[in-house]
Amino acid sequence: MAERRFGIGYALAPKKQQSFIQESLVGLARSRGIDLVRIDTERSLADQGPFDCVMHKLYGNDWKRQLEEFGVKNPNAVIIDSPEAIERLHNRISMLQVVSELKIEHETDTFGIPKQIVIYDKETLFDRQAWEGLKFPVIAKPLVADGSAKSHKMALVFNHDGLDNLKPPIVLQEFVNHGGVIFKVYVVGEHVKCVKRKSLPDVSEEEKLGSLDGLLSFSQISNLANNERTDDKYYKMMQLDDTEMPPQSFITDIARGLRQGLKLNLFNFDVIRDARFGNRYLIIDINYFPGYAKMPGYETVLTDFFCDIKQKKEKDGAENTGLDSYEVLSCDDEVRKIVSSDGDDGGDLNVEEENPIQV
Ligand SMILES: O=P(O)(O)O[C@@H]1[C@@H](OP(=O)(O)O)[C@H](OP(=O)(O)O)[C@H](O)[C@H](OP(=O)(O)O)[C@H]1OP(=O)(O)O
Ligand SMILES: Nc1ncnc2c1ncn2[C@@H]1O[C@H](COP(=O)(O)OP(=O)(O)O)[C@@H](O)[C@H]1O
Ligand SMILES: [Mg+2]
Ligand SMILES: [Mg+2]
Repeated sequence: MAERRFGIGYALAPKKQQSFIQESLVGLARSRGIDLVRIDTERSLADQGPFDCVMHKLYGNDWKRQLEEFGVKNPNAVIIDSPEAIERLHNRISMLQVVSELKIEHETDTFGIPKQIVIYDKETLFDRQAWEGLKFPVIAKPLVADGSAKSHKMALVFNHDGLDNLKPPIVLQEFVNHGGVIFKVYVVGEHVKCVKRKSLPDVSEEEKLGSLDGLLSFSQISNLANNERTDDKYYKMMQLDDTEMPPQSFITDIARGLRQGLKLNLFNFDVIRDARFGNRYLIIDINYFPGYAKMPGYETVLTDFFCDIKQKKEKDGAENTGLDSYEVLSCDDEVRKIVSSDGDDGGDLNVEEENPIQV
């Protein structure tokens, strides 16, 4: 009997499609029984398919409605992930709330989020009371994190003079010196991978006092142009090679906790190590369906994940339990933990020793 294929429809913006849907991924998935099929976003989703699974990164009410309609028409299809769960990441306050709810103990290391306040209007921006407990320098981030260029525009603010240029609603977050290196933790279902990237450099005591403009604007610092990031000298200068990785088990526990709390399968989070302590980690950002193609071996990780879904669906089918309509792939189903084809249970953190950036 011919092997049953598993069809995954993907609905992505053109830029995302270009970076994510590479032949190396499509080919590997195909060799393992998974067909990746483009969803035509100009046509109704419900009229396309059949798909066993849909993965997506699109915004707006129309798309939400289309997913609902598709779910009703295809009750056995798996949708990765639910728009409601994704929306939680579109606000920089609700995004990090889940971190504060995590209960994870570790012998030597602790984690949390930086001190932050949300400012909705100019008046509150200059109200000293609202600032209680928060000290300069701070990073001003747009409250909304909806993937627009605007939502990535940030400013490092050194003193009160720098506040004039800010446009609420914003989040003001304590700037924490962290050695200029950020850890990006990619989560793909049960699979977790941590890599190092360039971040904002530390701010010295002199800079804190002497900044003339009071404000420094920037955007997507960890996502600089190719040539800047592939330059050997640049890495040496940034001491990325020398930077110690966070403990694997610690990061994996946080990743699992976030996956469960957020009810999401495809996301990454940015972590910095507080230079004041050395064993305190701060989560500063969580992104839905990030640039996985920059993760080394992304084809294998993603294909393993697709196979996890396929196997889970087949198992559920065999047990005749049925899948809930409009199902979000369960995040806490440890009993069903699937062993991937290379014998690795996929749950361990793969820490890259080398800086793995590849664009
Ligand atoms: O474009 P890429 O591949 O750099 O991916 C972006 C991510 O970069 P990263 O994987 O962390 O290096 C990026 O992460 P950062 O903002 O750099 O932390 C976002 O996830 C971005 O999505 P959005 O604009 O927030 O919707 C991601 O952009 P989209 O591709 O989803 O538009
Ligand atoms: N609290 C912070 N302390 C120090 N640096 C930070 C802090 N928050 C953000 N950064 C720096 O700013 C960059 C962008 O901030 P982030 O919240 O990740 O926004 P984006 O969603 O645009 O990636 C981070 O990658 C990091 O380099
Ligand atoms: Mg970020
Ligand atoms: Mg982000």
